[in-house]
Amino acid sequence: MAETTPSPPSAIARETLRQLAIRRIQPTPENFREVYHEIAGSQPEDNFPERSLRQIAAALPRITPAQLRLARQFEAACSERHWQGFRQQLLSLFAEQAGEELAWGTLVRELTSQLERQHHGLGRFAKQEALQRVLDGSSNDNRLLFSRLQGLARGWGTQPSVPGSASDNGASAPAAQSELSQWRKVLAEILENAIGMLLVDAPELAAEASALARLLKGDGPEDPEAFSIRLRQFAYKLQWVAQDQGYIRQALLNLLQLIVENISEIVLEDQYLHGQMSVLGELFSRPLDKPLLEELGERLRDVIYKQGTLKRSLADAQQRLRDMLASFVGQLGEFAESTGAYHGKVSAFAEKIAQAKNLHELAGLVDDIARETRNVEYSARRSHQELLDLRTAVDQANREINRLETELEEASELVRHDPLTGTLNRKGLDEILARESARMQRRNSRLCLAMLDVDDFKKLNDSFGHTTGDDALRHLATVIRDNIRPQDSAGRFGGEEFLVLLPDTGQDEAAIAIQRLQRELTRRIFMRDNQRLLITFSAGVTEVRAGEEIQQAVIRADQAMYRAKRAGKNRVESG
Ligand SMILES: Nc1nc2c(ncn2[C@@H]2O[C@H](COP(=O)(O)OP(=O)(O)OP(=O)(O)O)[C@@H](O)[C@H]2O)c(=O)[nH]1
Repeated sequence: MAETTPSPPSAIARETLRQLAIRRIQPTPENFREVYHEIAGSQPEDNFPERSLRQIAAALPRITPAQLRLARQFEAACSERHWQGFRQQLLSLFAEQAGEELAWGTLVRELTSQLERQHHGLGRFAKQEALQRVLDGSSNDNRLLFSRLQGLARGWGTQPSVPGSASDNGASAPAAQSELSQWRKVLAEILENAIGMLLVDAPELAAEASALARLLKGDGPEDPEAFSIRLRQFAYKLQWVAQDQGYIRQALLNLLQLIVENISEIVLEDQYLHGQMSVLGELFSRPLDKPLLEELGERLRDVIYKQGTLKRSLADAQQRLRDMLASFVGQLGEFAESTGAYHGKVSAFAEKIAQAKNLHELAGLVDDIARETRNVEYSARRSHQELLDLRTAVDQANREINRLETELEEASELVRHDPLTGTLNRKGLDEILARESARMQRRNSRLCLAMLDVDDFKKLNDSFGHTTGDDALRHLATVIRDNIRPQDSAGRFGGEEFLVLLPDTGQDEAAIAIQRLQRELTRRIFMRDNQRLLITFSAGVTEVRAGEEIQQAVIRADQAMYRAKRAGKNRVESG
């Protein structure tokens, strides 16, 4: 029935229509196609949806080189315009993709393991840099990138490992430059802001945190290996500081608890309370360290105990003295009474003598008078002896009170503060001088001393009285305290002389700081009975030299201060 010679498609189409009519088959496109192929003797083929496929091809992403290549291959497959060609193109594309994916997985695994291995003479950062170079130089061509990375992994694989080495502890290297620089930025911020803020009491470490942060900024450290070692050392030190801070916090809490527990034991007279509170003030005003805290705890414990005991003894001694004086006054009263009665009796006897009529009467009266006189004499002797005893006892009690008061003063002295001005006393100054100079030598840092002496203080005392002089000293101490930094210290060196310690400060800066203090003193006028009194001081500033005894620096500051006096007062001399 079918013709074997090929007929033109239009003839086949006509015959198809005829057959459809004869066989009473509906002329749908599917039926037409089936009968058409039957007549033409060919295989029916699915329609090729070229328009739809081209729409898909147009929507394919073309951002990366790989996406672009895929889109082009898809378009080429569409151009074949029949399923066979399209099928072939797609199959080869998928085969290629699958083949590449498999190899990439293996390659990435190999690269990761080589990166984590510790090689002789080949550091982690050197490997990361080599990887970065390859990534930067071959990102447009996947095949080239693949083969270069393979070469890199192979090359590292031939390098000898460090025997028994574990893989590096650091985080996996970020593959892309942008990621790496992101990490650097975050780390720099942590170092500079978060960690830096926590290190106010460890300025050297804070400076190191800033230095490391600076190295991380921009293109990153020039020598990554050296940077890594430095960062690790910084981390160790940071750990120590954190441990110290924990310890200090605990010790502070214990100290506060101790004060609160014992405050009721302390008699709240100004001087004592002032001393105790000064210790706390000092504690909070300078950088804390373990030895300082331990020492303060010990000292405070001793002072509290000693003051409690002494106060009790003093109160006993005072009570005894009061009792003795009461008894003394009683004796005096008795004596006065007995002598008063005697005088009355003597007047009565005088009257009786005047009225006596005979010697017998008089002899009786003389006997009476002699008896009364003896009584008074006895009473007077007894009172005299009792008074002597009382006096001895009072002297003893006085001596006891003096002794106790001296001891009490010494106990207050232990608190190391001058009761008049509230600044450190000489003992406190000696201790702080020793500590600051040791710290300076240990840390190789700078330390300056300033000796301040009030100008014409004698004239002030003479003109306005000693009390005004005392008030002026208190005023100066307040101005000093309000204007020095928390890490500075000030103490009363002698009568109207004050010593200021300025750690981590050079001589010129110290001189500027003391001049600022002079201006402030002039600004904050000292008032006395609504009268404005100008107080000024002369000062000598010096820097403590490495290796010298701190007392030498104190002498130098003193000499510089005298130069300032000779040069006209109210000025600062350095030396
Ligand atoms: N009110 C009072 N006076 C004191 C105190 N300590 C020392 N002084 C007095 O301070 C005065 C110091 O006198 P000077 O050493 O002559 O010094 P100045 O008068 O300040 O003279 P220049 O230092 O040369 O300016 C003396 O009169 C001391 O008695 C104190 O605690 N209170």
